[in-house]
Order: sequence, then structure tokens, then C-alpha cells
Amino acid sequence: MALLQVDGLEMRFGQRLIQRDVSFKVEKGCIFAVMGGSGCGKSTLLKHLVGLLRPAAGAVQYDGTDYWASDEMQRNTLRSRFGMLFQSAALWSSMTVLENVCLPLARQTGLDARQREARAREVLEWVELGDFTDFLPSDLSGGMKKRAGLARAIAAEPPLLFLDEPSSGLDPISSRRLDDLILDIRTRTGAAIVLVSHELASLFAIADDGIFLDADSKVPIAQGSPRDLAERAVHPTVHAFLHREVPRVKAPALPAESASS
Ligand SMILES: Nc1ncnc2c1ncn2[C@@H]1O[C@H](COP(=O)(O)OP(=O)(O)OP(=O)(O)O)[C@@H](O)[C@H]1O
Repeated sequence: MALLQVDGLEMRFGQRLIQRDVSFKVEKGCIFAVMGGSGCGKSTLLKHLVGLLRPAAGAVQYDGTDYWASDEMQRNTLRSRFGMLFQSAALWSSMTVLENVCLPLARQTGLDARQREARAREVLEWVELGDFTDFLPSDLSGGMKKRAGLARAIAAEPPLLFLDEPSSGLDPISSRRLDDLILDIRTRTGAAIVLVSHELASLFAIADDGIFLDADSKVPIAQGSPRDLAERAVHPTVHAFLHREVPRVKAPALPAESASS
């Protein structure tokens, strides 16, 4: 049974359709990419996957349990199995890095205070922030904030990790380090990771599978690993995105008089 299964998901804001007919599965240990141009609905999909938005139609299941068919207590249990890194890293500004990482451990595990601190320090070592545990988020660089956010997301070893553009705003070297870190986290924890990203190098390096959402037709237009799609996708939008090309558009016909002159 898939860790995450999405069937016929339809996403709307009021009457406005964002995407429909979204279906896919994510197995344990898979890194799954949500791809597509700006505004196609990638972040909105992630919010549906973590229970922040309710689908207009369709179902999201975790280990066979339908999220929206569950009662509030079951949903809380399901949510406790997710780790999330939002684009902004969303750290608590008045708490130190260590306190930020301890917080989900208090909510999601039965560890006592001493065990929580030991675990938080261990995870901060993984993301190379072991020397910055007492810093406030405002004293960290953008890349360090992302790594602190990642440490917080993985501290409780959730089986499912959702990352919204983890490498946005990072220089190429920091971005590459973050890719290595994500692969390392998958190896260490066995988590399935659902990732929204525009970074082609990162998508090719780490994603095993994925879905491509199209802003024009408002349906997914390709499924597979970014590497495979780059080689075989025939849809011009997918091809252009993965080869960093400007999509070919039909040239407008010239007015009859200028065409003849
Ligand atoms: N809370 C909201 N209310 C109404 N419309 C929204 C809301 N959030 C997002 N949208 C709209 O939904 C569409 C998809 O937005 P979303 O942020 O999911 O796109 P995206 O693919 O993640 O874009 P980007 O790559 O630029 O971050 C956009 O047209 C956006 O304006």
C-alpha cells in the first residue's frame, strides 16, 4: 500500500479551478517532485497534501486512510506523521534554533525534555548547524534558515516529508549541499519526500518520480522522474520546462498586405 495516494483530486479557490484530475502514489523512500510553471498550483497541491486545504473533489490517503473521511482525532494523528518545510522556513523568530527544533518533538513524540534536546542537537549536527544552536533565526543566513527549517521538519523522523522550494534563494553551492542533505535524510530515515522545486539541477539529481501540472489546461500533463521526462516527454510545455527553453508558439500570420510587400 502506498504511503501517500492521491485520487482524482480537484483544487479550487471558490469557483476558480486550479487543477483537476490529479492522481499519483508516493511509496516509502521515494523522492517525488511536483513540477510546473509559476502559478500552476504546486504550493496549493502541497497544502492539500498536508491537510491545510480541503479538496473540492477526490481523495488524499495516507497508508490507506482517507484524510478527509477521518474524524478530527484521526486527522491529528495523521498530521503528526508529516514534516513540513515551507518556502519561508517559518521558524519562530523569538526562539533559538535549538528551541525551534525541540518544538515539534514536544508535540509529536513522547520524549522528555532532556531527550528532546539531545535529539535536536543531533539533527542540527546533521544539517551542520551544531555551532548555531543558540542563534535566533534573524541571525542566520537564508541557507542556514532553510537547514534549520529542515532540521525541525525531520526531527521527529516523520515518514512523510513535504518540502516547498527548499533551495529557492540559495546560491548554487548551498543548493547542491541541500540536495545532498535531502538524499542523506532519505537514507537515514527512509522517509518519502514530496518536493516542489523549479531547480532543474536539483530535480534531476534527487527526484525518483514526479508529476507535472499545467497552468493552461489545469490538469497534470506528465508523470515520471524528471530525468525520464527530459528524455521522452513529448508535451511541448514539459519539454521546454525541463530543457530550459522558451516554449515554441505559433507565429501570428502576417496581415495580407505586409505579407505580399
Ligand atoms: N489563498 C488563495 N486564494 C485564492 N487564490 C489563490 C490562493 N493561493 C493561491 N491562489 C492562486 O492559485 C494559483 C496557484 O498558486 P500556487 O501558489 O499554488 O502556484 P505555484 O505553482 O506554487 O506557483 P509558484 O511556482 O509561482 O510558487 C495562483 O493563480 C494563485 O493566485
